[in-house]
Amino acid sequence: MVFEIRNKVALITGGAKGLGYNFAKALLSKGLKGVTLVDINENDGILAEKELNEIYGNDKALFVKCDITNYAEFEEAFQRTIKKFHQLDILANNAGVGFDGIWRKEIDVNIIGTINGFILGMDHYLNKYKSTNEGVIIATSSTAGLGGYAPWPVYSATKFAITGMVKSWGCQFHYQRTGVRVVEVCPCAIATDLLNTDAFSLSPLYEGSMETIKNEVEQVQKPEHVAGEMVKMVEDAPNGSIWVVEAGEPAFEFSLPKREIFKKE
Ligand SMILES: NC(=O)c1ccc[n+]([C@@H]2O[C@H](COP(=O)([O-])OP(=O)(O)OC[C@H]3O[C@@H](n4cnc5c(N)ncnc54)[C@H](O)[C@@H]3O)[C@@H](O)[C@H]2O)c1
Ligand SMILES: CCCCC[C@H](O)/C=C/[C@H]1C=CC(=O)[C@@H]1CCCCCCC(=O)O
Repeated sequence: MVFEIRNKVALITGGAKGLGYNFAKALLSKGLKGVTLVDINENDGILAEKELNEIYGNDKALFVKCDITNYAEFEEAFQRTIKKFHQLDILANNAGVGFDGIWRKEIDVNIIGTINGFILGMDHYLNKYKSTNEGVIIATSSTAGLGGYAPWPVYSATKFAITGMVKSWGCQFHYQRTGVRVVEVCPCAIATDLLNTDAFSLSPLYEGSMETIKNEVEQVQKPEHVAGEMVKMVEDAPNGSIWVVEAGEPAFEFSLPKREIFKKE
């Protein structure tokens, strides 16, 4: 059965701009009741809240300034969501940073921040405050989380970690105890500010590594496109499933093989 977006409430990390902001718009266009934009960037967050309330109607959007690596601060964002909207059905663990010139921060935000979101979402808020029998967590990884990536080994590792979270929290055991479905989106390059960084490489030794990937990342896609595909995943992607979105094309499902198939007879 398709999960109805209408009248649901979402919390989106990294919602002040880029993919998160576009995902908020895509959900609101489908009749979402309300959205909390959680972001460390106050200027863009306030602007985003104002813009969404102007387009979709007052009181649809709430911005909460928060660093997702801080569990207590992140929990406050959930509490403020419940206080304002009285329910929570969709969590997008979307905030992330790149690239490896800031690799310790990548680990903090992309791994610890995402784990905080899963614990708060699965075990404390979506399980209790979903308005129907099912809630959904969508986590933003990357195609760099499905295969090795020479230019940014640490970024890639943090995105592989998200795949581990989705495969684990996306097990039936957790669905049965919480009623929360878990899905992962793995986009290739998207035209957002993430790409405008001067923290590209871990060190000058990595110079030239971009040459190895030119073909794969040539077609930078629009955030609106990826956001639209994410809405479809929220509607009906199976629990624990992983979806690739690249080159502005429709999403396709990616599966990890069972290790038994590699066993020599
Ligand atoms: N842009 C791409 O090419 C691309 C490709 C694949 C995956 N992704 C992933 O998409 C997600 C969204 O990135 P984007 O491209 O929209 O980038 P973006 O920089 O436009 O947006 C990321 C948002 O996350 C917020 N953020 C960063 N650290 C935070 C923290 N500690 N707490 C709260 N918010 C924080 C930022 O302030 C920003 O608003 C990321 O997880 C990124 O890794 C991006
Ligand atoms: C000089 C050109 C620079 C281009 C940079 C490129 O746009 C970056 C894309 C990445 C940005 C964040 C990601 O997750 C994206 C990860 C893409 C991972 C691609 C890995 C290859 C693959 O898809 O298998």
